[in-house]
Amino acid sequence: MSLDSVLVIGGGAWGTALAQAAAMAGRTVRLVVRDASQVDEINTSHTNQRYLGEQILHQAVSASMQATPADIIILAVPAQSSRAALGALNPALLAHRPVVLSAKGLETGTLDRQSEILLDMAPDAIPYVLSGPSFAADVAAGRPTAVTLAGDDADQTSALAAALAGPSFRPYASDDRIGVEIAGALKNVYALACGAVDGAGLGASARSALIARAYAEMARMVKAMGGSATTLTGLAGLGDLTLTCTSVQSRNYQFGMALGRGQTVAQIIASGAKLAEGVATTPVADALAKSLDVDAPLIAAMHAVLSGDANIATVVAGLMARPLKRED
Ligand SMILES: NC(=O)C1=CN([C@@H]2O[C@H](COP(=O)(O)OP(=O)(O)OC[C@H]3O[C@@H](n4cnc5c(N)ncnc54)[C@H](OP(=O)(O)O)[C@@H]3O)[C@@H](O)[C@H]2O)C=CC1
Ligand SMILES: O=C(CO)COP(=O)(O)O
Repeated sequence: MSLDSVLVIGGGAWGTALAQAAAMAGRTVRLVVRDASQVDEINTSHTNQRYLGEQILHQAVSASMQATPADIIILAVPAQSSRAALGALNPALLAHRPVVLSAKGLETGTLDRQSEILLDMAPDAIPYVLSGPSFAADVAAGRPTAVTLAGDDADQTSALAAALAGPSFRPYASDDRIGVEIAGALKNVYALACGAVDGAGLGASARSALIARAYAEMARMVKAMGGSATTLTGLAGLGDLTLTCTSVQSRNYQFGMALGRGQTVAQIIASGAKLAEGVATTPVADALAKSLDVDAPLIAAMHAVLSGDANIATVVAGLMARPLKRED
């Protein structure tokens, strides 16, 4: 199967960065955006100022408002918009095509992972999940980045990874779609929590304890959902967890910091906060944990803070007062 052309759905920070990475890998890329002036800007100035500032985009990236046939489809809209974005596409574009899912989140209401949404909307599509420590600005600027690309067929996944790999973008192939998706979604919940710990001034020791216990919790969730805990030792797990839990560049971490400083969710959103996927994913993750009978006190605590049922001090006191146990 030819893997020359790429269609990226979603001209935000991540869609544009992935378009840039694919172009640097030698692919011809069409970026589908919703705004005519954004089409003009990308095609004439080769920038996407709103999402990537002054970053110059590769000549092989062009934009349009219409989706056109391509060998590889990359979906790069927020997790809660994936179903609508897929629904707006001609199903023939997706049938028997590799569709790379790059959103990191679980769907409100259905509790679906991104690949479950895809298979619901386009049962003939071939799902792949891309995740890992990768800020859009870094990828677009050509700074070295490594990610995980998970798919069901090992040979086809390796071929797709090779088609997307460039001098500064290195996808590692995996066969654990579930583990990669859960890791990508949950790290945003923990990034909110780490931001909150830092915003509340609880100290670097608390934040590191949180990251370590988050890793253990994430492993329980991945295993309960049928993924492999080993996946978490890699880029999509440890790599992205540490990146987003320790970097002010992360929008989820920033949102958490504002919570830790005492702002409410409504106040943070009203102040113009950027997309923080963990806010929508946290209640979904809590519901999933409860339905699977997984012990997930950190997700539950974050849910309580986001819903306004508890403040940071109360949930931290509750976590510290849990019965002592052996480390697992
Ligand atoms: N930014 C990053 O560093 C990374 C982001 N991700 C993930 O990528 C996903 C997208 O994030 P990101 O690009 O940063 O978000 P942004 O907020 O930067 O951009 C979102 C984009 O999605 C578009 N969009 C929203 N709804 C729809 C829809 N229904 N149909 C078509 N397009 C739509 C928006 O269009 P419009 O501009 O017209 O509103 C916008 O272009 C998230 O799940 C995030 O976790 C993953 C790794 C890195
Ligand atoms: O997923 C990301 C980096 O890997 C981006 O994180 P934020 O969405 O928190 O900015």
